[in-house]
Amino acid sequence: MGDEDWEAEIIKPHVSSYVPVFEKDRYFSGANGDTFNRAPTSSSEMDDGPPRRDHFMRSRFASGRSLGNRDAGEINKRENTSTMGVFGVGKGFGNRGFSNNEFEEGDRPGFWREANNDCEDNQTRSRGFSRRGGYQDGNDSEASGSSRRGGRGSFRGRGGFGLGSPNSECEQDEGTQRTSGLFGSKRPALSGSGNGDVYQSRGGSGSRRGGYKGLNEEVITSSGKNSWKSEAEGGESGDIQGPKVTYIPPPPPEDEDSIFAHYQTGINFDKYDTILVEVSGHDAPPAILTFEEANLCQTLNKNIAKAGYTKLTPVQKYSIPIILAGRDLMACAQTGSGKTAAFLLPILAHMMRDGITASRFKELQEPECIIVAPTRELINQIYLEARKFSFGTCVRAVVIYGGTQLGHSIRQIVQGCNVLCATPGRLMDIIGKEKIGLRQVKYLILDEADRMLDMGFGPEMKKLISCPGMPSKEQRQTLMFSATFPEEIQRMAGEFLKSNYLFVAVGQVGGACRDVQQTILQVGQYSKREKLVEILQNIVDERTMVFVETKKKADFIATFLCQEKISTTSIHGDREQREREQALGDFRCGKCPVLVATSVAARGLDIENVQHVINFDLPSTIDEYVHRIGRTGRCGNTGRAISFFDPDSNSHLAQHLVKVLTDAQQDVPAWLEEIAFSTYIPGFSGSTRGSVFASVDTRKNYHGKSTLNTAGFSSSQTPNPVDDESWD
Ligand SMILES: Nc1ncnc2c1ncn2[C@@H]1O[C@H](COP(=O)(O)OP(=O)(O)OP(=O)(O)O)[C@@H](O)[C@H]1O
Repeated sequence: MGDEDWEAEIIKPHVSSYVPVFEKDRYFSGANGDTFNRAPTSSSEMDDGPPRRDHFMRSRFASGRSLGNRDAGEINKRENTSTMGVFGVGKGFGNRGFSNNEFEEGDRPGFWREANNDCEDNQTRSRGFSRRGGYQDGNDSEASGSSRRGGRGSFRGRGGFGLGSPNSECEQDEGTQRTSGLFGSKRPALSGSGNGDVYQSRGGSGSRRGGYKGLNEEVITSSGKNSWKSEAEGGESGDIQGPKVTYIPPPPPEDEDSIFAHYQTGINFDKYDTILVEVSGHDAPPAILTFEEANLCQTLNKNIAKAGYTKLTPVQKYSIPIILAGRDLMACAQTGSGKTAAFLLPILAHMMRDGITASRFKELQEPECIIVAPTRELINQIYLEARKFSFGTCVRAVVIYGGTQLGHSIRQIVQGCNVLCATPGRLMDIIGKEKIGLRQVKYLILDEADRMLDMGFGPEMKKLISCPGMPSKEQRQTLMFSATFPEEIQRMAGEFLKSNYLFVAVGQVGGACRDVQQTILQVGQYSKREKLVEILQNIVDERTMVFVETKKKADFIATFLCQEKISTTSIHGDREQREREQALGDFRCGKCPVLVATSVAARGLDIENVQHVINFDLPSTIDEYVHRIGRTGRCGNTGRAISFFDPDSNSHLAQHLVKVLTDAQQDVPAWLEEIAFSTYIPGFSGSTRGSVFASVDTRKNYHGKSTLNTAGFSSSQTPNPVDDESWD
């Protein structure tokens, strides 16, 4: 297939693909290169037919020759009448694996020029027809308990779903279509697919999906354009068009052991003390050295101890007293260094001290705290942390995010809501439905704040702060956290923060975590897969995240690795929420030690024991690189990141990489330096988007003193008052 074909492919109705859990011994035991082919369904099938059951059905796994495009299409037609998905199994695709021309590897170079416009932030599909109906085992969480491993990684996402019980997500009371859950698990069905199967993933062009907005949470309109429509404006809520999303995420485990499960800090945890910290702004309160100094209430202290925290990380030492003092804060600290607790603990302390108002079953809930984050999995993780630290208190945390049934979100909220953790789209929907009032909001937290304020989510955030009832910035406390803070984003943040906000920089702003050993390999486009397999075969079962640039490629590479007998799953924005959570669960519990991901998984996810990150494709910005490699080497543990650098497409990153590597005291390959030199841009400051590596607060006059955070004394107090006028 040539380039033109790829273009055509991109604007075709979306054909989603699904990468299941592949367990090598179960699915690859045979010879002959048999394939498992899930045939596509046409968009008309979706539009015209009754709700589609997009299940893997054991009974459909006819053994035999695999389906070519034509065969698949024919079966599809037949299936249209019965509204079932089709799964042919048999020989035929061998290593080529993908039919329907979409993933056809071919010998032609065209393949690897997969258009970037299928990446997370460039949606072209109609949300209406792209939403995959049915196919939900939804509330199978109870079954999941047994499949979860002990320890933190096992439950911090919603891992280990049970398979296939019909579930309540199809509740009729919400007026939702009953679209799924009737045919049991799709996954076990795979084991019946015969030997040596290669799974071919086709979601069908009519696949319906949950709303998804912005870079990682995009909403797709029927006009095929990106849209910032809220879900209420025709999205998931189904007010205007499209079927409703019916997925109800399983509740997280309630037992104390699960709530407080955690992984161990690593050998480099104490080295955090040697990182330079800079605080800028006026009258910063002194840092604290111990949890005791924070003077938190007894229950919080108990929860901190149960969570296994004995020592503060630098960002916590500085941020906690600042937040306790009621100051606005922008904090930048390396990935995996405890930013979540840095904001949760003092806010919960405030709420405990001041008392809370939410009462159960009030129609309109008025949370005191709103936390927003860019991805569903991340906000869920933050929620679990909030639930952990507020355990045994009267503070109730609630999480709501896209891709799940709106009615479910509302039900969670009306039961009482003090801390609302939300993705922006769902938050705006719920506000639009008047289930959430903003009058009581005292704390607004933007995690991954640079992402929340960039072109993707920025408009939504602006809408949020100008919503009726939302206290002005003078009346609320606003906190922003991230590992990266480009200068232009810092400037924009001024709109959200009081002018006297404090800025905490732990280490180099935008710098990579030093506990991650970074290796950059020069690998051409066409050698990447071979190299990937070589690496993965060497590291055997160590948990590895493989980042690729597009959703299609995520499925392609995941399927390819499965063919190579490497148990792999995938996460990206074209997968249904249930699939995403299952993928994450399978990865967390080690069932699938390899997770192929787009940038949807680049930020914030805290997964135990991720030893490797492989950038199969480098991201387009250095910030994204820093976040991606930060999925390993967390909390003092060490990790490795290997990145494939293709000089043909990545040269623009060479300078940035040299800087990141140097700052993190990593070896810089000579060839990379040469490329960086040959592409040298005068005035380079480290960013594709302007100057990323703001070593200080961008407010020019707020240069602070750097301090080693071990001393625990307050760092820079700006000696001279400055004019803040540019911030008002
Ligand atoms: N003081 C502490 N002692 C022990 N463990 C901690 C401490 N603070 C945080 N952790 C743990 O460290 C891990 C990383 O924390 P967290 O996810 O908050 O990092 P982060 O800085 O937000 O990372 P990212 O930039 O990737 O979002 C978590 O498992 C968390 O529970």
